[in-house]
Amino acid sequence: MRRLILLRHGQSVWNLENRFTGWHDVDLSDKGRDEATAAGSLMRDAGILPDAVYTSVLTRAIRTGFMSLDVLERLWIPMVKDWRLNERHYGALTGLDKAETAEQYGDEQVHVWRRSFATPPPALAVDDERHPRHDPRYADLDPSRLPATESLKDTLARVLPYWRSDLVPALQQYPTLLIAAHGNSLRALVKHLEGISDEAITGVEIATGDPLVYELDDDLGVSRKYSLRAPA
Ligand SMILES: O=C(O)[C@@H](CO)OP(=O)(O)O
Repeated sequence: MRRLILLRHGQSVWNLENRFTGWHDVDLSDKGRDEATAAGSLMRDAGILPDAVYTSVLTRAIRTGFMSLDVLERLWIPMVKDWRLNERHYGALTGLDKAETAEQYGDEQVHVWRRSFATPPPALAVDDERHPRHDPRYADLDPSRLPATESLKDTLARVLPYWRSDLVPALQQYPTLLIAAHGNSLRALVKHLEGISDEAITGVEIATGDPLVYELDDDLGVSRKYSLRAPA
């Protein structure tokens, strides 16, 4: 049996401040750090010990993976960081207050931007300092691959090739694989793993700091799924 643990990072400072975050690199809040440590304790108590961790290139996910492994005394396992596990890019909404934006554009429009499958938020201009072309961590990437905004569908379109090219081989190598990532990059993975429809995925939420365990058969089909914070 293979095991995949999906872990959304603990609360970030911008989650706390209710701001659209996306690819902005904000760190964990104090509560988020506690959640990351608690996630490690949940894995330890369940006897579920990751053999490798894959994460994004954003501090809140990297630190969540690191802090949970620290509890497990497994800081020594391989850690792979890849931009394709980043949060969905929030485009021109990045940094805005979610409640103020809802006042300005209406709850319905903001809900479409946040949770519709295929409608992306307004895009960033290339010369906007928030555009990833200005961020040195993406300097080695072909600029045409860098998003100026993303819907969940766009996020899936970068997560899925990475699943096939890197995560599936990693699962074949490591019996228990931890993915420490983000609400929407994980929703994209969950959609694929569970075969959730474009409509139904709009209602799926992933809690911060709650390790979701997927037991996978040899063909990587899901045989069982459970949350470590609230086991069924
Ligand atoms: O701001 C974000 O990047 C995400 C996750 O925190 O928010 P949302 O709930 O709108 O997907």
